[in-house]
Amino acid sequence: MAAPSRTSWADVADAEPAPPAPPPAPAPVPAPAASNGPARADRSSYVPPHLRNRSSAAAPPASSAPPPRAAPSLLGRHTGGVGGRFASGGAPPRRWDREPNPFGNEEEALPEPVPFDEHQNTGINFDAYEDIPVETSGREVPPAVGTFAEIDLGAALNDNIRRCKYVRPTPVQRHAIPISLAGRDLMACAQTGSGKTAAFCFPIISGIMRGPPVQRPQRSGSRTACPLALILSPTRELSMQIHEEAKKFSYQTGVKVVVAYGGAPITQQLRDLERGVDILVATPGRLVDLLERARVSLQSIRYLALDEADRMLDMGFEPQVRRIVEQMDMPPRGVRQTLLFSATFPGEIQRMASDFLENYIFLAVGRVGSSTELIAQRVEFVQEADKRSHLMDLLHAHRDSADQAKQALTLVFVETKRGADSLENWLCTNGFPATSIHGDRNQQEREYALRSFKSGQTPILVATDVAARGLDIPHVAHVVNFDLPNDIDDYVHRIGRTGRAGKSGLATAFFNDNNSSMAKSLADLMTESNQEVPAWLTRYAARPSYGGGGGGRNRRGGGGGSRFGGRDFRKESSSFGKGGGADYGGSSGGYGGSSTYGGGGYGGAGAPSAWD
Ligand SMILES: Nc1ncnc2c1ncn2[C@@H]1O[C@H](COP(=O)(O)OP(=O)(O)OP(=O)(O)O)[C@@H](O)[C@H]1O
Repeated sequence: MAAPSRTSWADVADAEPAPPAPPPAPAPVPAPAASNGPARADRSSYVPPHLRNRSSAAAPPASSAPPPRAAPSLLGRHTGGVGGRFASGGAPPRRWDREPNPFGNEEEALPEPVPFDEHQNTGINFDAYEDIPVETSGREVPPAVGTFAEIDLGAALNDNIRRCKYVRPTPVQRHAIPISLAGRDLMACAQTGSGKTAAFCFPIISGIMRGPPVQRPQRSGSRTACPLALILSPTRELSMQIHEEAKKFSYQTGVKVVVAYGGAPITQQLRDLERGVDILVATPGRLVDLLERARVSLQSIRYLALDEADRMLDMGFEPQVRRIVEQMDMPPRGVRQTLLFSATFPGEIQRMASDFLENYIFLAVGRVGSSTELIAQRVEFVQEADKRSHLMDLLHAHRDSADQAKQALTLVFVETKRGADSLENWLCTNGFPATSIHGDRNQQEREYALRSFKSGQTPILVATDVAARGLDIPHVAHVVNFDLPNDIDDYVHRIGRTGRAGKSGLATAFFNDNNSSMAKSLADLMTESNQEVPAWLTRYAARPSYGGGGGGRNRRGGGGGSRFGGRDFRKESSSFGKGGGADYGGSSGGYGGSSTYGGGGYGGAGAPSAWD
């Protein structure tokens, strides 16, 4: 069956199929100015993006060997064309197929690139990031950039960055993009809402557009898809979101992005894979299924990105992720490029993650595991029995500031799925428009709930931790930790659903004796983030038995005096420095060195049921 396929270069103005027309004359495309690395396509093999995939006869010879890693020195002035050559696999596209425009109705002229203006509406408050401490460690760290123009990402990707109205890279992007473009493995830690998705997507898309010719295995009659990049994330909704973002960034670049996650019919995902895939965004469970059915092979993988990497290597996911990365056909570390991103990176998990990395750079933007100061954090002592009435008071108090009749978007975290259903019911019964998202709801219900919340139709969303990480929902005014989590890192991710992209937000936590093991880590985190710590919480935190050393799943562990300094675990371990430790530790900004991060305390988490 000839699956309909899409050209990725085609104009999008007209969705109606048009009769086939002769292809446009190839425009002369200058070779990239700084593309002199050995991994680049040579000129004789160069195919302009608009001619890619036209003929399978032009495909490079089959080979199962992964291509060499991207070469360093990809920085330079943008020259207006994209180099390299790739084939997405699947059926060759037909000219009249249209690539849907992920930017909605946009067909107006692209905004001209303009010098950054502090007063411009960039969607992100860069002042908020002015003094952010940055630490990099590892050998020969490529220098950071100040603007997108300093990075040679390619014309099509630059156009999409402008369409996204990203005027200036965020701090994590300024550092991570040049590191990734230089072909280096990366473990990056940056605060919630600080633009990590683009930080790993841009170099991957650019690398695929401009990398060496693709050598995908060609088994006759095979329906096995061989993506070049794999982005793993822990939840279905986050995978969908990354897919949406990556599609925007790769619009008209020729790079094809496909998503695969559980809970949705696999048939559509199989069809999408058959049409060709360069970047596969997936949750681990569904990917294992696809690998077992031999519908996906990882042998062509050049880029592996783990979003929420600490979660992906946590106990619930680690076996699956190890299976995918180490026991299937993925090229080994050192051959593929591996990028790990999260807002939190406990020392134990860093140590485990280093199995996947080769000669990597550690990047910390802001303090590792800390929350942004843009989020005002409040902790209130509320007994279990009083939580509902207290929540009601909060909801009354936080009506939409512009329109008092409207409820501001409020995300309420609870511990259990049953608790979520029950609170949702109670809120609705009491006249508050609420919905819920958790692991016992089917995928349709989950997606509907999220859409309804995002649109403001149901401005209160009751959620388990399934919504704690990564979700980028604009205008969440308030996060309420109705039940505090047992792990401070989970708290950091939960409150990070507000106060994103330079905007301010509010987070309120209900605390009582059941949360005493969190007292110290919570008080420390609030101090780190310049928040006022209530005296009663300080007293709780000072009690030796509540000092975080033995409490629950507090991975920061480390007992008394531990600070949340963002540290490369290699600096703490004795093996660090072997073969040239002096190269490590290129730190910029006022990053504290007094951390005792990492170490004990982590254990016994089990697989949380709310996750996919
Ligand atoms: N350079 C930029 N300029 C303006 N806005 C940006 C820029 N980069 C990213 N953003 C926006 O910032 C928001 C947050 O980005 P993103 O979701 O990637 O954050 P994150 O760091 O991955 O957060 P989390 O840790 O919660 O997953 C998004 O709405 C994104 O579109």
